[in-house]
Amino acid sequence: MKTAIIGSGNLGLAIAKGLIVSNATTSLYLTKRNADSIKDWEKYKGVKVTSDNREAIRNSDIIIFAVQPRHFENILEQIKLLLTDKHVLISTITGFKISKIESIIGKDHYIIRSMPNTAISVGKSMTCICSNEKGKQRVELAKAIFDRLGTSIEIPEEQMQAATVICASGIAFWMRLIRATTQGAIQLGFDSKEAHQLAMHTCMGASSLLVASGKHPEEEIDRVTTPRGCTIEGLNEMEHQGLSSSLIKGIVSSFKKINDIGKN
Ligand SMILES: NC(=O)C1=CN([C@@H]2O[C@H](COP(=O)(O)OP(=O)(O)OC[C@H]3O[C@@H](n4cnc5c(N)ncnc54)[C@H](O)[C@@H]3O)[C@@H](O)[C@H]2O)C=CC1
Ligand SMILES: O=C(O)[C@@H]1CCC=N1
Repeated sequence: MKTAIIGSGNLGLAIAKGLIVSNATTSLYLTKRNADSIKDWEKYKGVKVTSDNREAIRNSDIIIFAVQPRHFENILEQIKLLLTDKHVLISTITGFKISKIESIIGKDHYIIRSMPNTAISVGKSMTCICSNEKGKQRVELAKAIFDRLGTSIEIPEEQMQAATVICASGIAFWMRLIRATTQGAIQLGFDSKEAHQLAMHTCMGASSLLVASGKHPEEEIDRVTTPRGCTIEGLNEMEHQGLSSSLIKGIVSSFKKINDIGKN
């Protein structure tokens, strides 16, 4: 596999790290306007850094786009004449519909839309994907790539915005919950390093339990909440203060904003 990442910023470099660590690609082009700032990535075998998107496209088969939405159209215009049948185009761009990509480069290309998150750098991304008509022939390939870097599912394109909130922004939401737990642990007397460790690993344990058992969270909660115990006391107070409600409201606000991004 010869891969190019067009736009090596936060997400692009997270994907690059995941690909490198898992030995998933034979060559990897990383592009960025100011390529010098990521030149040190060339220390990894097979990695080439450049500001020349056209060079990256010519020398790669899998092209992953990770630029901000406002830059994507110009880049597609810039590279469209270089695209051949060997290329599989994977866009991570929020709100940029497949129909808009097709209106710029045409329908006769393998186009995949994907929504990974930054945990892709450690092989733990929850990634949602969808494709155009021709791209259906490459969905299994895209799934294989993202399954190597975490877990992937195929969804209808209409759900891509919602998937962005839950999976991509979701990383930040969970981080904030971990931070709040850390603050609580410090107030209870742990030093900040220990508090952080307790919060992170307990969060990982909760998630791992659900992934392994396939159970509903409430079933696992029932196993922890001793009658008249401290867990139910804490949980009920959190709910009185609006924990579930504020999370749901935040998710819905994020979704409303993403729909604005899609309109621009
Ligand atoms: N950051 C995240 O966790 C996630 C981001 N996304 C989407 O991924 C895209 C990138 O997001 P971020 O990485 O956060 O943004 P970013 O701003 O960190 O990275 C974008 C990179 O593209 C580069 N760039 C701009 N114009 C370019 C050009 N003409 N040629 C080559 N490189 C160019 C910039 O220099 C920058 O390094 C966005 O569309 C975002 O919606 C999707 C899922 C998660
Ligand atoms: O905040 C954003 O708009 C992008 C999309 C999801 C994660 N980062």
